[in-house]
Amino acid sequence: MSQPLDEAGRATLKAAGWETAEDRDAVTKTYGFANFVEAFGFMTRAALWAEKLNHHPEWSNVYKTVTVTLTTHDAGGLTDLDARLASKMDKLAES
Ligand SMILES: C[C@H](O)[C@H](O)[C@H]1CNC2=NC(N)=NC(=O)C2=N1
Repeated sequence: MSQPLDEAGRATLKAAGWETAEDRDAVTKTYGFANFVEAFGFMTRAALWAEKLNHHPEWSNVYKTVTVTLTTHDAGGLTDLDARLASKMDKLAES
């Protein structure tokens, strides 16, 4: 069961470069990669983690960028699951 994300969790996301959506309780980040293969490789690895967490991103890919929005649809807003997936994605994008 997911828990609503507390202020500390929200601050951590902000510090990591995740921006708050204007129209709903969600966060967004655009990752830049060296090329399309790197971008798609990131998406492939992130997709496996999303399945493992049973928590899935809203995302799009244009050439070498990937834009990700995270929110918990079942909860109608940000939860600890979004924080976990965000942290995992940030690590995957670095490696
Ligand atoms: C039944 C299943 O657990 C739910 O539909 C999961 C799947 N992945 C999900 N992903 C996201 N981002 N939000 C959800 O509420 C959600 N719910």
